[in-house]
Amino acid sequence: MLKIAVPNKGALAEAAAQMLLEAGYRQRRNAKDLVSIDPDNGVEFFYLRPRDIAIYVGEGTLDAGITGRDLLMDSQAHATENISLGFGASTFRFAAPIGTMTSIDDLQGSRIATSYEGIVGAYLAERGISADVVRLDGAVESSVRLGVADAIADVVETGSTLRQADLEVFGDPILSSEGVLITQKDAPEPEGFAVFKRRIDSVLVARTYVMMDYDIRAEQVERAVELTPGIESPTVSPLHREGWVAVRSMVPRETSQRIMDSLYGLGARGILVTDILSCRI
Ligand SMILES: Nc1ncnc2c1ncn2[C@@H]1O[C@H](COP(=O)(O)OP(=O)(O)OP(=O)(O)O)[C@@H](O)[C@H]1O
Ligand SMILES: O=P(O)(O)OC[C@H]1O[C@H](OP(=O)(O)OP(=O)(O)O)[C@H](O)[C@@H]1O
Ligand SMILES: [Mg+2]
Repeated sequence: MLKIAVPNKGALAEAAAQMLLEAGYRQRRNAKDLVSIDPDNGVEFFYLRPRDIAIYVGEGTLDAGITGRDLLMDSQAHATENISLGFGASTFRFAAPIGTMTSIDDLQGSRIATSYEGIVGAYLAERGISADVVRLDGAVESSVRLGVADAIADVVETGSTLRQADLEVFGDPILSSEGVLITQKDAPEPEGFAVFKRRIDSVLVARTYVMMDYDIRAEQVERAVELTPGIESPTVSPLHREGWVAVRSMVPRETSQRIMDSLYGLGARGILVTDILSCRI
């Protein structure tokens, strides 16, 4: 049975479970469950701390897992990113009290608090900056005010925690993170993983695209399908009304309203957009 690690709590847990549900997998009923088995699909899910997931996958005790790119990098585990999952986006940045630091050179000789020692250590070493890295478990933003650090390196999503602590970011972002599906590095693909990956890919496509249907005069169809080329090729069918055709095509959700405006301008009518529940491309 394919063994998959899923975040048990934290910022990635809910979105990961939702994605697995949409991919047709049974998920745990109780937030305290450690394991759940989906015998019909041949998958066993292990609910683990997201920080630990890369370790299990890197060791090969679990076949694949969902975690954050930052946590994967920090772990230095023998695991690799397979697909970006489009949720749990964040940046990882240095921050210091407002007006005190403007570039990473200001970190020379300072104390930097973080929960991500691996990332920060590697980043500083690459740039020849020597600083004391103070490892904290969380609420890192309070460390400067409380006197154990001069700067921090932490996950920033909205920036509201930094503002609360009178800190500001400086320097380039250390990295951009999001939820990722990981597998063991340099290892053969686990049995059954291809189907699992295809299902996750399908959820991403179903979320990114919508189905668009419209009617248009035959002489305008070439211009219309330039706006809606689809993934393979749009379906064009004859209509009972002479001189008109019906077109069906997948379009990116994000630009669908603009595409509808342009199609309407070309004379298309009966333009309908529907969600894609599931797919295999
Ligand atoms: N607002 C956020 N706060 C923390 N982590 C976030 C946020 N948005 C996305 N993430 C991502 O979630 C992962 C961290 O999850 P994790 O469960 O370890 O921390 P958490 O959500 O802070 O939970 P906890 O504080 O309970 O440990 C990282 O990959 C991080 O980039
Ligand atoms: O930019 P923001 O939207 O404010 O989000 C980022 C903050 O949220 C997380 O903390 P969390 O609430 O998980 O607490 P923790 O530090 O104890 O993990 C993270 O560690 C940052 O502190
Ligand atoms: Mg946290």
